[in-house]
Amino acid sequence: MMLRSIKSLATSPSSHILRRGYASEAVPDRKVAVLGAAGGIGQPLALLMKLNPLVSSLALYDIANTPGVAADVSHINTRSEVSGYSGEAELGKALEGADVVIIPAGVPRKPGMTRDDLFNINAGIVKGLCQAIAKYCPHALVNMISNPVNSTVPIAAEVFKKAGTYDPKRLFGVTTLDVVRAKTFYAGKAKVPVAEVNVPVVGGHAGITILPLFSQATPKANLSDAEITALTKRTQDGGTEVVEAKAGKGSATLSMAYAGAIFADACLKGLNGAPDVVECSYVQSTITELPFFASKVRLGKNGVEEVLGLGPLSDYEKEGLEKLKPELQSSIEKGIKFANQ
Ligand SMILES: NC(=O)c1ccc[n+]([C@@H]2O[C@H](COP(=O)([O-])OP(=O)(O)OC[C@H]3O[C@@H](n4cnc5c(N)ncnc54)[C@H](O)[C@@H]3O)[C@@H](O)[C@H]2O)c1
Ligand SMILES: O=C(O)C[C@H](O)C(=O)O
Repeated sequence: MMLRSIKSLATSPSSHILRRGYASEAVPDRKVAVLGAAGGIGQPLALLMKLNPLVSSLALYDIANTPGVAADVSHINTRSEVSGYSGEAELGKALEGADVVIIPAGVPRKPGMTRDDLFNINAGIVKGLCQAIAKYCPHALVNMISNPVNSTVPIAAEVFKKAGTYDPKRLFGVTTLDVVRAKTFYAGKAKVPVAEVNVPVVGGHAGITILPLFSQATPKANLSDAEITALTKRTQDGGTEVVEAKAGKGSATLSMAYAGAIFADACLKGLNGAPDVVECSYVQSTITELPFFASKVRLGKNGVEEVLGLGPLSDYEKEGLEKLKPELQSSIEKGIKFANQ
């Protein structure tokens, strides 16, 4: 049963907070589905996607508590029509016709846990959701937020392969929060305006597999080796910093919702044919020997248009790259093995 479907009054895109200089005369209809929409990330992400003028239909799905979230968000006077779906019986309806599916479903960390400690619960959740995506919206771009991302993306790929729907151009691990953190921490240390900062973050999304490339950061700054090491470590431990500060009440939700909204917006812009849409993401890749790897990706009408190379690395980054490979490889293998059990 559809719980809520309210047509909202469209507001001028010019007032939109996520609009970033992309001129869109005729904005096509786009459906975005959020799976896990009643959760800590899901709720603020639903809000931010409701504010995005590129979205015409916003489907909010969770196993419970979606009616309240959908009713609440639906009153916002922006373009998209909001529908709430609760429980597995309604998952198909939530997904039908979706252009982009964002998945923040699953349990978050508590202090002392690694992201891999979430595998036993979240792997099954992600597998089930991806089976439904293969059935109801096989051509959607999938934005995987659920941890451990290093394994959940390979799980999704295997599920889609089994269903005969796998298109590597359409599956993304969302690593945008690592980039958001790297930009913030770099701006603070380098004393440059944060809005102007760019820093690629490559590898994966857990501990040392997160590799910020501060040697490529702009605007350039003369930071010492010790400062670069500290910035790298803080970016790698950014998630843990939040988990510890929340002291048992979960992990990053608000900054993740922001990051998820940035990445989904980039996917929508790519689908709509906007030029030069580049974000870092964990995707199927051949830029290293690992089958999945995060790097800069050019987004287009079919999803991944081009996986961009790593560019020149400092010796410190080269060392970090070699160090991360065994852990990332084993997380990928763990995901593949689980999906094929
Ligand atoms: N990729 C990243 O950078 C990043 C950042 C932060 C958090 N995360 C991950 O995102 C996930 C969610 O975090 P959170 O803080 O929102 O957790 P949360 O517990 O607040 O919310 C999770 C939501 O998922 C829902 N859910 C559980 N099983 C589901 C299913 N089968 N179908 C649909 N919904 C289901 C729950 O009902 C809940 O509402 C965690 O795995 C966390 O580790 C990833
Ligand atoms: O740290 C976590 O467990 C959540 C997320 O992956 C993050 O980077 O904040």
